[in-house]
Amino acid sequence: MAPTMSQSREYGADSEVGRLRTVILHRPGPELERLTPGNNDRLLFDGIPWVARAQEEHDAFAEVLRGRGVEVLHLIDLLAETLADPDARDHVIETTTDGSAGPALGDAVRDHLRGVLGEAAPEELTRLLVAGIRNDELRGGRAVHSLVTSLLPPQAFLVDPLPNLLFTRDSSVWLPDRVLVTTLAMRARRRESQLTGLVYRFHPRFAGGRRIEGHAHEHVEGGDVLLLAPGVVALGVGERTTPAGAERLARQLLTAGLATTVLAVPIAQERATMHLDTVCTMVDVDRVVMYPGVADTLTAYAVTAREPGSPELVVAPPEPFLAAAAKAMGIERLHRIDTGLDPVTAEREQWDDGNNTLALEPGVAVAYERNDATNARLEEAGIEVLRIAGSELGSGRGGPRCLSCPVLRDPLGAAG
Ligand SMILES: NC(=O)NCCC[C@H](N)C(=O)O
Repeated sequence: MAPTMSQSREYGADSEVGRLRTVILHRPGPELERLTPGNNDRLLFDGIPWVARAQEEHDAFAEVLRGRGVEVLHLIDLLAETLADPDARDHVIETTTDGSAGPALGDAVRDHLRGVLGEAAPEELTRLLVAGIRNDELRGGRAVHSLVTSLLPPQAFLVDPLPNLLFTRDSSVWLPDRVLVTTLAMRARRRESQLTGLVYRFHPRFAGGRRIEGHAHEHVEGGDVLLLAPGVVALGVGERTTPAGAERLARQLLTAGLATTVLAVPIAQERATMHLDTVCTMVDVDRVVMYPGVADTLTAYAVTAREPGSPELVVAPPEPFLAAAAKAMGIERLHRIDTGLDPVTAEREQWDDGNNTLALEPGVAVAYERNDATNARLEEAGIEVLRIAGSELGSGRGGPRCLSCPVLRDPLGAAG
């Protein structure tokens, strides 16, 4: 079968910058062709991407990673392999049609869809789950006579497409020895972690490994989770990750001994700063690239366990983020490299994901080429910048970090 199959083994990451070994990406596909001016806002894209060019940009990104020795797994292959398992199929067909994360279908359409999905081979089932199913597509196949299909417009989705699957960062997060399956805040993205959860539960490569499941109503998104150093995790709290989601995850990390300090970092609830990684990512063990528009105002609440392993949390008063992070990391300073040169350039480059870099090892980061000023600053600071094109990929508002889910990084301090 496809090369992604192998025995279950240990994966994980304890930092943002340990040498990257294995990553999950999603090459954009037919789900992007579903975006129209009428639905792109609801589906969380800021424009209508040119799909073929987005695929070229993505292929080039994957090539840069492979060129640096990173194993690239494609989510679509993992999913198709997972959906060879009858239990995984039953599970996903139920959750896709039960109305919990998609449109309400009514009995007739639900039964019909269950039949259609149930008969699809794994690859076709994967395509249907990712690209979605429109009302007129159902009519075009075996007819279903229902009030719902009669009244809904032909182009209404019965199963929503998942264009944001591209941003594999958000639907799961690898911690030192286990994976967190997140619960996404926006309705347009909720089904994504149903799919990643399925992969981690049923795929032979991951089955039997340890998982933390998020809580349905206490949202956490991977773009808000920064592994600042072994034992120190920052959690953005804003448009996506909620205070309750952050508290739950902090407790899970602290009681499991996966962290000694969790920093809860409030961020503005705005599109431009939807996740912590839109304003700050790590490019070295003690350096971040950061949006100057928030650098001086960002604060952090340090959360620790009352006793090691205790679920009782102690929350310290807020402190400036960089100082709180350095203290928790046990370093003198967490150095900041600013986005852009002046406030206007900084704002433009922050919007275009200049802050959203993916570190491949300490001092080496993938970044969108368009952010000239930020990339020049990174290079002046001695960071090796691997530039990729992202004019189409970025139309969903996400950069190299958002586009990638690190599955295995070398622990910090291990020989590279
Ligand atoms: N970690 C990230 O910042 N991910 C980017 C997510 C973009 C996506 N269009 C969204 O709005 O959720």
